[in-house]
Amino acid sequence: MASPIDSHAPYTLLGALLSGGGASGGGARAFLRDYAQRGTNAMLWASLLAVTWLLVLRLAALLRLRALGSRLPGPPASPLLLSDPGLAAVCRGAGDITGYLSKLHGSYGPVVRLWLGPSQLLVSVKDSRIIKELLTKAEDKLPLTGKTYNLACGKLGLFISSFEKVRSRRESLKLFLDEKLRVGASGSSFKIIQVVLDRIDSIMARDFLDCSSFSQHMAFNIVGSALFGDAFFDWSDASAYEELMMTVAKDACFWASYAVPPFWKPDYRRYRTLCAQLKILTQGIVAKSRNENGVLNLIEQSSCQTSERMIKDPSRGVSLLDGMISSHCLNEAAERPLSSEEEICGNIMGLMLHGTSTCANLIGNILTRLALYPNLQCQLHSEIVACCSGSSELKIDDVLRVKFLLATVCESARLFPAGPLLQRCSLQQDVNLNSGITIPAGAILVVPLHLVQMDTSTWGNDACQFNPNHFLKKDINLEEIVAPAQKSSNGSNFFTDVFDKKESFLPFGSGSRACVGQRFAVLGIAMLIASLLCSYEVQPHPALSKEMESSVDSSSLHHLPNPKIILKKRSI
Ligand code: HEM
Repeated sequence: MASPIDSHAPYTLLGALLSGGGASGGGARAFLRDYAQRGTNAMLWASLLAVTWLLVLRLAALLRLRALGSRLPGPPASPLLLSDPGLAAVCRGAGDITGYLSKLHGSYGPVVRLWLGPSQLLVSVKDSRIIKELLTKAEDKLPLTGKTYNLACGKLGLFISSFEKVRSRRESLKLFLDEKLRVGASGSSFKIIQVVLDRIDSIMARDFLDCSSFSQHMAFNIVGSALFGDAFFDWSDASAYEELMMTVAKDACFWASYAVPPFWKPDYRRYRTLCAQLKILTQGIVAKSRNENGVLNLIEQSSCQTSERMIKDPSRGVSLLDGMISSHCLNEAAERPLSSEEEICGNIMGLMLHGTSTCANLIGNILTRLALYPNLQCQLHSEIVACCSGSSELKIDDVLRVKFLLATVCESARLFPAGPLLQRCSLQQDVNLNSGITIPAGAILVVPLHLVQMDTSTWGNDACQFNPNHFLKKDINLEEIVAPAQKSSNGSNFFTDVFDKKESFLPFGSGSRACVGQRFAVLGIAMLIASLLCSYEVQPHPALSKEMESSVDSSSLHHLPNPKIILKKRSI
């Protein structure tokens, strides 16, 4: 007869333990085996159900994407629902995506959808009013963008995909850059030029400069000196850092595009080593900047009050670290802990990468124009001298008075944005536009900048021509572009606006993820060009000037061979 224990034994662990050893020892072992088997089965079933559930969700999302996407105007998808055959051909031939999108917008209107694959939808928007709404409502960046920065810089609180995760860091940085411009730029611009020229002298041929390397040096120094303060100027690793950073930037997107990091590839492992070296160098300049700006103790105390005083009294050696930490304290001390060292370092690397490459592009465009058009240079020089006469060094207010210079910077940015497409997405929510259009969550949203910024209906028949007067006509508020938070010292409004073209001027993006460095970049670069023109004349290398004149038009400048320029000292 079965004992009371035996009757409980099956399938309960307690029963098995109570049954003990002896005659029932074999039974207990069998029970444990059985128990383990059942447990494993249960786990396998649970995993299977979870995977099935995830697949069902994924399939539902896919069907939803296809259903909503198909309602948008665009060319028919290929029969196998694979990528758009036209776009695939353009990409294979490394063709002109802007040209292809232009044709599609001509046929389908201001909003066009394209299938990049069964689960990848691209939506291109050309109408400036829809763009403004879209860039405000679609708050996230593409996951690939975030992945690219993560790969190159490690952990970051800027440039990553989710808006929620970058929001507070954006605010901190904005506060810091505004403060930096108010106090720092005037003093440092001459110094930047001197440092750059000294460095260039030592590494390049004496008689001419390579325009893009020169622009890169300038950009690197503007951004570096803003982030690290004076400690940056005598940093012995600066040249190595610049070179390494540009190498890392060049391949970041390629390696980030792998779904699984290709550890088995030696080139990838080499790339990771370069990223690690860049990080070590960044830590070096961060430490140097802290020591020399005398903020180490203040940071270690993490005192919000002290940091707040510092940002209000920036003469006390402000660097990005102070700014980030102090404004971070101001904004969200109650909510979150301070940024980790790793994140501060990642943010700084991200800013150096982004700021240097974008500013270099813009400076290079301006210098090319100066070299090509002596009249432009003459007019700029005389306006700068007239507005700044009497003062030994330039101030932000002086530069704000040189309208033609600001217009030249903006016009260069309009014609040659840093990239052809502005990219966004909304990861979780559909984007419902006022016009009734719904763009499904997860779609890749792009704005083809050339089409918007060279649209003749907005910019006039000479939209493709370089003409700073585009920004001096009374239909664009230049002041809002360069100094939204700042009126001139006499309180006047330089650029009266009747109809604002700002919505069609997007080199710095717009809306929730707009460039935080817009004002800093425009004013910083204007200061730099003004300082340069005060002391030097920019001339094209004689051997190249003919070739360049014949090949330059606005739409082809990006394909120009890198022009060689000469800086000739002005006789005062
Ligand atoms: C000519 C120079 C520059 C250009 C053309 C430029 C362009 C851009 C563009 C197109 C975006 C994306 C905007 C969007 O999605 O709507 C962006 C974002 C950003 N830029 Fe710039 N930028 C420049 C310089 C700078 C500088 C000097 C800094 C700071 C030192 C900076 C900091 C940022 C930040 C923090 C973001 C946003 C990151 C985020 O939301 O995650 N930029 N920039």
